[in-house]
Amino acid sequence: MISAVRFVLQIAPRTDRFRTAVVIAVALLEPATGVGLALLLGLISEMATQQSTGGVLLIALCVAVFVMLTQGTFIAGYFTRLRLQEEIQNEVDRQFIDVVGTTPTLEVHERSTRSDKAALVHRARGQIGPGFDRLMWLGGAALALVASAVLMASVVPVLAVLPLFAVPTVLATQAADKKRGQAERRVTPHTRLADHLFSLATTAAPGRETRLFGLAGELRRRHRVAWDAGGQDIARTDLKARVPVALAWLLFVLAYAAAVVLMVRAGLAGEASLGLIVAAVAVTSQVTGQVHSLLNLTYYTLESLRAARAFLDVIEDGAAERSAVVPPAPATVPARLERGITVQGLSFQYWNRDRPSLSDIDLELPAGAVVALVGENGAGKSTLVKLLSGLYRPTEGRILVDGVDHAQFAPEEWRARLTAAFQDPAHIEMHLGDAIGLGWLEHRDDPERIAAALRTAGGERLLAAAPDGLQTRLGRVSWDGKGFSSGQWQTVANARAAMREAPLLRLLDEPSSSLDARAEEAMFQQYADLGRLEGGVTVLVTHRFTTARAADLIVVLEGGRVVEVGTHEVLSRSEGPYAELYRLQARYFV
Ligand SMILES: Nc1ncnc2c1ncn2[C@@H]1O[C@H](COP(=O)(O)OP(=O)(O)OP(=O)(O)O)[C@@H](O)[C@H]1O
Repeated sequence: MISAVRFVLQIAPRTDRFRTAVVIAVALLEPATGVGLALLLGLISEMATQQSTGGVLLIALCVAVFVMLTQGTFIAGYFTRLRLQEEIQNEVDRQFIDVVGTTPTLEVHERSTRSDKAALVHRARGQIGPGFDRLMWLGGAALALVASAVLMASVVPVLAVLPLFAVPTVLATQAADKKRGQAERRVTPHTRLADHLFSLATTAAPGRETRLFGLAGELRRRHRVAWDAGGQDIARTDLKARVPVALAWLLFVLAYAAAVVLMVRAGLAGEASLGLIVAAVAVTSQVTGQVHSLLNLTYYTLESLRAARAFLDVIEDGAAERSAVVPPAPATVPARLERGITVQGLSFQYWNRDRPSLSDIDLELPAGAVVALVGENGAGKSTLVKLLSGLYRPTEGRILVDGVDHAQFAPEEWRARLTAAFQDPAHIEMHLGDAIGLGWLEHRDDPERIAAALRTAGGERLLAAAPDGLQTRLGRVSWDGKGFSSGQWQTVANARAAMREAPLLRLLDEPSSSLDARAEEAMFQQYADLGRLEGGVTVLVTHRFTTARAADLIVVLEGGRVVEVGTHEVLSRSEGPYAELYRLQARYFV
C-alpha cells in the first residue's frame, strides 16, 4: 500500500501543481471549520460574561467572515477538486494505454494471472482519479479530530487521549477493507465472467445473435449465477470482517460518553473558564461526526489505493515482461531478408492448458517465398502466426531471421519490419484514410501510398462507394460514421496490412474469410506478387485449398504438429492429409 500512497501523492502535483495546492488548502481548511466555530463560540460566551457588547459584535463579525471564508473556499474549490480528479484520471488512462498497449506480448490480455489484474484496473480505475482528494480530506479529518482533542484536553487533560480511541475503528475498517480487497481478487474469475455476459447482452456486436436466439433471459440468469458465486464470498468475508469494526465502535462510543461526563463535571466544578468550556462542549458534540467522516474517508481512500495498487501491479508486470523479453543489447533487424526465416524445435503451451498447442515445429521459410498454413480448426495455425510475430514467447525452440534468433531483436524493431492482417480485425473507427494509413505510421498522411494499399487489398469499389473518399468517417460506435459490413472492415484491415513497403514478414491469418473465393484468390495473388517482388516471407493461413495451391510452400498442421510440407504438386500426389482434404474441397469448388 505504501507504493500506492506514494503514487497517489506524486501523480497530483505532476498533473497540475496549482489545482493540487488548492485541493490541499480546501481539504485542510474545511474540516477545521467545526473546531474554529467552537472556539469563536467560546470567545463570544467569554465576551458576554464580561458584558462587552463591542467584543460580542466583533467576534460575531469574525464568525461571519470565518464562515464565509471556509464555505467560500469550499464552494470555489469544489470544481477545482473535480477538475483535478478528471485530470489525474486522464493521466492514469494514458499511462494505462502506454503500459497495456506496449507490452511486447499478448500475455496481459490472455494470461489469467495478468489479465485478471488488468480487468480489475478496467473496472476500478475510476477510483484512482479521486484518490489524492480523498487522501487529503482524510488528513484534514484526522487533524480536525486531533484539534478537537486538544481543545477538550485544555479543560480535562486526560481527554487528549480521546482520538486514540478512534484508532481501533480506523484499523478495523482498514483490515476489513483489506479482506474485501482480497475477496474481490479471489472472485475475479466470476466477475470477469459476469462482465463478459453483461457485454454479450448489452453491446452491439453480439446483439444479432442474442436477439435471434432470445438469449437475454439466459444471459441474465448466468450473469446472476456468476455474480452470486463471487458476491456470496464477498458478503461472507464482509460479515466476518465487520465484527471487529462494530466492537471498535462500541469502545469509541464508551470513551466518548465518558469524555462528555468528565467535561460536564469539570464545568460544574468551575475548573475552567466559561468560554473554554463552551468551546470544548461544542467541539465534543462534533467528535462522533469527525470519527464518522474519518472512517468514511478511510473506506473511500482505501478503495482508491487498492485501485492504484492494481494499476501499479499491471505496470510492474509490464516492466517485468519488458525486461524478460527485450534484450539488453538488441541485434539489428536486417534491412532485407537474404536467406529466410527458420523455425527450430518450436513448442508453445498456453498458460491455462495442460498440453502444448504447438510441438517441435521445424520449418524453413525461404526469403521471397509464399507459404500457406493449412489444417483443421484448432491445429495451431494462428498460434504459429502469433509466435512468428513475437506476440507470444516460445515455450521451447526459436525462430531465426537470417540466422539471428528473433528474440534478440527489440520487439518494436521487429514489429516495424512486419505486417499482418487477421480474420477478426480491429474496427478502427477513424477516417478511412487514417484507418488504413495507421499500417505504416510514418506514411499515414500519404494519400498515394494509402490508395495503393487499398488497390492491393482489392478495395477500389469500397473507395468509390465511400461518400467522402479517404475522409469518410468509419463506424457507428464512436461516432455517426459509415456503417461497414464485416467484409468491408476486412478490406480496410487488409489495406492497412499493405501499407508497409518491403516488410520482412507478411502475416495473413485468414484475412479473406469474409470475401468470396474469387476475391480471396485475387487478393492473395496481389500479396503473393508483392512478397515475391520485395523478398520477404509471406505466410497465409487459409481454409481454402484452391488459394493455398498457389503458394510456393504448403505447411499442413495437425494437432499442433507439422505433418506435411511441400508444394501443391508434390503434396497432392502424396496421399497424405493435404491430398485428402484438397480432393474433398475440389469436389465442390473446382
Ligand atoms: N488464448 C488461448 N488460450 C488457450 N488456448 C488457446 C488460446 N488460443 C488458442 N488456443 C488453443 O490452441 C490450439 C490451437 O489454436 P489456434 O487458434 O492456433 O488454431 P487454428 O489452427 O488457428 O484454428 P482455426 O482454424 O480454428 O483458426 C487450440 O486447441 C485452441 O483451443
